[in-house]
Amino acid sequence: MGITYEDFLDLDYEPTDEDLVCTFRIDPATGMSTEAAASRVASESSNGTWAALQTGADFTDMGATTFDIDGDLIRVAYPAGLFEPGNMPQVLSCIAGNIMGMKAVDTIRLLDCEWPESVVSAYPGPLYGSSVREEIFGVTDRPITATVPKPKVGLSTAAHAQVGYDAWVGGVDLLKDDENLTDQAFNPFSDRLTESLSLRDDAEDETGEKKSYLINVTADTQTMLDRVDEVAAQGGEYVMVDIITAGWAGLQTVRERTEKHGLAIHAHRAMHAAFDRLPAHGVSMRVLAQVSRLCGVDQLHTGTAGLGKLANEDTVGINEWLAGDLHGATDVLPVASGGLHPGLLPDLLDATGTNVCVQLGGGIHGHPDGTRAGAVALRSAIDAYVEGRAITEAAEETPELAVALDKWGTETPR
Ligand SMILES: O=C(COP(=O)(O)O)[C@H](O)[C@H](O)COP(=O)(O)O
Ligand SMILES: [Mg+2]
Repeated sequence: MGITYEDFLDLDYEPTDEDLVCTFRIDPATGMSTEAAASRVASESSNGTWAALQTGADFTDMGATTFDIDGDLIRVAYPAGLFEPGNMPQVLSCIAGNIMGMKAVDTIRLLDCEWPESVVSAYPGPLYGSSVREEIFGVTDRPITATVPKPKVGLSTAAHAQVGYDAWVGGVDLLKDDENLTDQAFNPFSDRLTESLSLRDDAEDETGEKKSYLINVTADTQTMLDRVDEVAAQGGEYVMVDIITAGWAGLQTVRERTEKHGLAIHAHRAMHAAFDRLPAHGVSMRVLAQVSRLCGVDQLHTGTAGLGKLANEDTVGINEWLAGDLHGATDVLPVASGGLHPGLLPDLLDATGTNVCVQLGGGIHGHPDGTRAGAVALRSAIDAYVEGRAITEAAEETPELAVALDKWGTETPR
């Protein structure tokens, strides 16, 4: 018995319910047919290599099969037994591993995955998903809101917490750390946690509303676990993880620990664009979102449907996937963020619906009258949208919103 890469192409194969099916777009190398490149994709991502191999009796065939070729799109079926249950790094070392650099293709993009129950059931999925709105904030009819203090880093602990307080009392639900704020000398993690939660309590007393804090625990895995424990001990409800830079292994370990404490996970996706920005190559945000859901994040940045400051791909399609059925797994609350301001909200919420978290940094703190006024403007725009009123109408009663609309209009920033 032996295997060569040709064994990995079978256009008559029909995937079973147990197979993980991946869709790739490929651009074969010069002189390489699509069929030859497609069979090499299935080979290298499962159990093959460039050379023909001899196999003996002590061998379980875990080979993948390219079973469909449609122009530059190929579909590959992977047997569930190829995958260690619950080990996301191992899954990605197959379906997004060596093949990303193989010379048989000039470019290759993992576009989408169909996850079988046998694979999904080994992952925890989110603890809360979009039910954070109701479970943490008691809100059912409107998007929840978050704000990230700007400048991103450099504010002292007291100044950072004060920005949170101003935003909370202005009507925002969540203070959020920026992706590159963790435990620096100008604003140490433990001090920030304590001072922010203290002001959160004050803001709750003042407003009568539930408020919370997305503190960034991103670090080496052991430090993340220590920080998760600290957040729980201090009475937080969430931790934030930079899931791409921290890595899937770290996220999976954090997810086990947050389960013990009943904490929710806010997933920031900084560095995702290294995988998904160039359309011909890499791993799509859709797949990164799928992996995030399996690993168990409750909230995930998925872009602004093209309205904000950052390049986006298919926010609406990804959000629909995050809300859709996945063998009973909990959904994920999408977070729209990046260059948003109140004037963009109606178009944003028309595109995404209201089961989202809306995050504004510059769109609150850049308000001419400061953070609290910016927060009032955001909340007024959100409430108006939910009530079915035009934000221009709400601006007649809420001068803070009128000032924001006057400053930014409905323009997309760059
Ligand atoms: O700090 C911000 C937004 O700040 P601002 O509101 O001032 O633009 C977030 O890091 C980006 O939204 C990340 O991008 P994405 O959400 O696309 O992952
Ligand atoms: Mg940021």
